[in-house]
Amino acid sequence: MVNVGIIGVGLVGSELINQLTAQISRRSLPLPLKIVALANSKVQLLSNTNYDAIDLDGWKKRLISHGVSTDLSAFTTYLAKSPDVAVVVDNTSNQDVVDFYPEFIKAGLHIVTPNKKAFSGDLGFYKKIVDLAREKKVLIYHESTVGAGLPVINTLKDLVGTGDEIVKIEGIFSGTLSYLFNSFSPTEETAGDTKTFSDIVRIAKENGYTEPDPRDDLNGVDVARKVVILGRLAGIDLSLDTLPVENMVPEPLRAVASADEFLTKLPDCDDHFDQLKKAAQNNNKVLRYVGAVDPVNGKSSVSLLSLSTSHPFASLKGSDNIIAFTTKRFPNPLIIQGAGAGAAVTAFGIFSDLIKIAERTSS
Ligand SMILES: NC(=O)C1=CN([C@@H]2O[C@H](COP(=O)(O)OP(=O)(O)OC[C@H]3O[C@@H](n4cnc5c(N)ncnc54)[C@H](OP(=O)(O)O)[C@@H]3O)[C@@H](O)[C@H]2O)C=CC1
Ligand SMILES: N[C@@H](CC=O)C(=O)O
Repeated sequence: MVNVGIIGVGLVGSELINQLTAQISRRSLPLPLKIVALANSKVQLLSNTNYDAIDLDGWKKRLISHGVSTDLSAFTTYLAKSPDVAVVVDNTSNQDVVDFYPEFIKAGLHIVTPNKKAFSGDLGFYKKIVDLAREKKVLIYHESTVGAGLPVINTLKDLVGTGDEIVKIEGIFSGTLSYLFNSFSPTEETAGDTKTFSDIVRIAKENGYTEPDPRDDLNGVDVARKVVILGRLAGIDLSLDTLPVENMVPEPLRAVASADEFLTKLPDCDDHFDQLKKAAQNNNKVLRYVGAVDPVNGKSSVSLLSLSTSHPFASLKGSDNIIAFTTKRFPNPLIIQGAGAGAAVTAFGIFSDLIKIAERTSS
């Protein structure tokens, strides 16, 4: 049995609970998992001292009516006393929760998360949690940090772990920006499609592709985090401070106070993006936002490129990501492609990490 504590029950966290509940009610889980703790930024709900599963019917109301103030120390202590294997799932994008990872690990709690911050932030912190996890024999799985549920991290770990040499990892790593440019700058003009850049950003947010604050997509930081995560797994000490990243947020909107204000003002910049699109079109090209991990030449980067319409990255659909691993064993790249954002596929990645932990800790 694996006892699960979930921190963050927003878009992705709620979908994870839905997927878990559905599999539990179908009795289709490969190994038993149960949710014994839930938290959002304000309140948390811990089950009893028998670690019975929280009744997930109407959990949102119960979290509010029976929850007590969120206290990550109490959350950790509760899970650490569990007689079974215990896992913390961090479904936030919050740095304070990340700062708590060393405490989770010291308490013997495994971690599953789609939150990119621990793996792309301060390099010393990243190395500290990796070393601590090894020492404490704690598993940290974060498949959904790159490509949502696509098997990107697992594939890279397998390539590196079996001694392959990474020559380059290149791709479209953002579901939001894939959707945005596939719609705004298509390979063939869609007759009658007159959506503006700002309209498409709004739809991407409504579809659940964007970060909680969509500026983190448009300024390139979300893709930069993914490039840093993959680079570190490939053995290079990338850092957000030194990676060249093309920020697409127009200068006048960089200082606005809130995400809402940013979205309200974005239509003012539609002409700017129209000009970029037309300049590409005049050369028979399309705009695509591309990330590259380049261990050989030391030229990792994140940039908006004009690509020929025959380029494999030009013909993606919807919110698809494409990740191409060029390695010594795969000189013709090993390619992973599919939906790279949205609650359903992200929760799938988290859920499958949970199942892997259940399998790897079952005796
Ligand atoms: N959307 C996607 O396609 C993908 C998302 N991700 C990642 O998934 C994560 C979650 O995204 P999403 O569900 O959209 O985010 P939401 O903003 O919808 O939800 C975040 C949740 O975290 C809670 N939270 C925030 N701070 C704290 C805190 N200090 N302590 C406890 N709980 C806290 C929030 O609580 P409250 O409601 O009280 O504020 C909320 O429940 C992010 O890291 C994102 O980058 C990764 C891959 C794909
Ligand atoms: N905002 C991100 C979500 C997944 O990481 C994206 O659009 O890819």
